Amino acid sequence: MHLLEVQHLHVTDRHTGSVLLRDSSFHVKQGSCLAIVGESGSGKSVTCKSIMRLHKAWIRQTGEIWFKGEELSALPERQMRKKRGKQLAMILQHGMRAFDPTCVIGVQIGETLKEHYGWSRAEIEANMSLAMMSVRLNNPVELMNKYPHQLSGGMLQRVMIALAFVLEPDLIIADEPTTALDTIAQFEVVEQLIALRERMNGAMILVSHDLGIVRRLADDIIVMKDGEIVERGSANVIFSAAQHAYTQRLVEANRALNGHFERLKGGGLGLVEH
Ligand SMILES: Nc1ncnc2c1ncn2[C@@H]1O[C@H](COP(=O)(O)OP(=O)(O)OP(=O)(O)O)[C@@H](O)[C@H]1O
Repeated sequence: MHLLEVQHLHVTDRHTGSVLLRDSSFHVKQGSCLAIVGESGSGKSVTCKSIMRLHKAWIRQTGEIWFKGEELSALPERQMRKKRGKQLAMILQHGMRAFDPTCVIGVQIGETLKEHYGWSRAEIEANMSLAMMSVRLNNPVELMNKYPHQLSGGMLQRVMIALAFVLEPDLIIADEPTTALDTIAQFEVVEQLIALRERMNGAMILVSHDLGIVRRLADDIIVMKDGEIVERGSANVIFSAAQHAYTQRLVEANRALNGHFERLKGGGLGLVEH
């Protein structure tokens, strides 16, 4: 039995009748990382939201989502809420949107940890401080007293990763966790995601446009186009011998982009200084 088994997931917009996801089936093995790649609008985020059951009221999803032997679609919302955070955690593209702007970080984290562990304030502070230090957020107590807008995007991502360290979910869904960050922050967040996986031995679904990051983290890959999975396989096979023309183009475009950056770094493009 796999940790997560998605069967015939089909998602439609009730307002327009349009199909956002067409008969999607895939699984995530215990302890592994599945990357979902594909062009903008191909259905990657819709897939993640379906697993978390976080769609807006007008979005309809059908199919089965088995998680640790339990069918999530059949669970009452109250039980599903208990699973979010503790067993299924999401790290979003924009850290800012994950936090309530009117509330300091520490209070929000405290509420989550209290709900799942029933910890006292001192226990929350001690555990969270350790986790924040391990993702190189120094002065954790000071940071927990700040509002989300007082931290950078990279710092907020690392707060979410630190929270995942503490909650130790069985599955982390990281939806474009580095897209909104500058290069240095991207590098740091990827390093911390790798550390998180090693430490918790849990599984991860990674959505990313950046095939460099996918190559570093993923064991398996699914490739999406227009709401459908068009290719799937181990990361090694996808990167070395993609079958679908779309995947070949994606890998090739990424290779070309990397080559371009390498030449820029080496001055090979003959940039002229003025
Ligand atoms: N709440 C919603 N209501 C209606 N349509 C939606 C909603 N969310 C997403 N869609 C549509 O579903 C399709 C898939 O969107 P999705 O956000 O999953 O794409 P994506 O692959 O994650 O793209 P990106 O890489 O740009 O994040 C798009 O056509 C999008 O417009």
